Amino acid sequence: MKNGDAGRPPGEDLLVETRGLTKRYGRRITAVDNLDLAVRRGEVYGFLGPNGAGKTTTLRMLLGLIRPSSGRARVLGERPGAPDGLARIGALVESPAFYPYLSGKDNLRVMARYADVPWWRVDEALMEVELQGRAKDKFRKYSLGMKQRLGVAAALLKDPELLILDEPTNGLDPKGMADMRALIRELGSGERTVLLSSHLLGEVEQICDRVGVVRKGRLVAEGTVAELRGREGLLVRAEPLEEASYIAARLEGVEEATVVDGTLRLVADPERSAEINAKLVSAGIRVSELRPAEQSLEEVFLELTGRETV
Ligand SMILES: Nc1ncnc2c1ncn2[C@@H]1O[C@H](COP(=O)(O)OP(=O)(O)OP(=O)(O)O)[C@@H](O)[C@H]1O
Repeated sequence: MKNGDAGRPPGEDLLVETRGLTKRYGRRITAVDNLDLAVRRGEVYGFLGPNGAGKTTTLRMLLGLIRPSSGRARVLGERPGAPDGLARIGALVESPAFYPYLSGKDNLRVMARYADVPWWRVDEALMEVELQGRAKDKFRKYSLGMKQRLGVAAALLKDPELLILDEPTNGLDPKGMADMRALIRELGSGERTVLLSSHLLGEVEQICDRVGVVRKGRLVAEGTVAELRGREGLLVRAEPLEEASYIAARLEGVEEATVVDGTLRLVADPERSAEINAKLVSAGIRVSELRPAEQSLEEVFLELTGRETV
């Protein structure tokens, strides 16, 4: 690779890049299998997969906590675990050990001192996770959601370019989950890049710009939520169905017409629905329903992950 002109090392617009990343445990377990991952600067990337798919193992490799069996990874242009890279990454992969009898703020002060972070970052990080009002309460009095937010604040102390969060809503109640989702959206809205893992589709669907779906250690799909959902379409209930299909297939703007389960599925721009309806009706077809039909991300996910439990 050649050096870039912008003063940044090459490849810096891909904050995370892996090639053939693999982690085996013994002969029988391949936790991560030939993974090619690319996380772009400024995006919120959702690493989505069922339990045991290899998400945590991947994140641990990216942080240099474990070594890959083969393949390579660059994080912020550095090899995983390199001090220069780590100084620009904040991570919440294992729950950090907080002192139960210290306040949230004092816990962060201790960490800031260890990490050689200026003291004023403690207040900023507390504000970012909206814990400033409870900063002086002892950690043990915090709800699970607050504890998790303090973990995020700890990851933010270095004001990192890249924030890596492993299942950040795990174990939280619905309100705690919603708060955490809102927080992640906020954290990822500016320059900062966020890589988060999740086994919950709804979660990545709501927060992420792009999603990588992992199954049994392999990346089975990658793209925006809209791309993963696939092409836009229309669902039509009409009589007689075969005739409707024949006519629809010949209409301008209809790419494909298929009869599925007693309905007609059209690959077409939903904005043309009124026009398609009018043409079918004028051809003598009785149309009882015509609406946009999107494959839900859940259907896509179940297809990709082989209908394992999520
Ligand atoms: N240290 C280890 N020794 C042996 N097998 C391991 C080890 N760590 C992980 N595995 C196995 O590797 C696979 C992937 O695990 P990993 O924890 O990365 O998955 P995950 O997608 O993060 O799932 P979860 O959300 O349940 O943590 C699993 O089958 C797991 O049992």
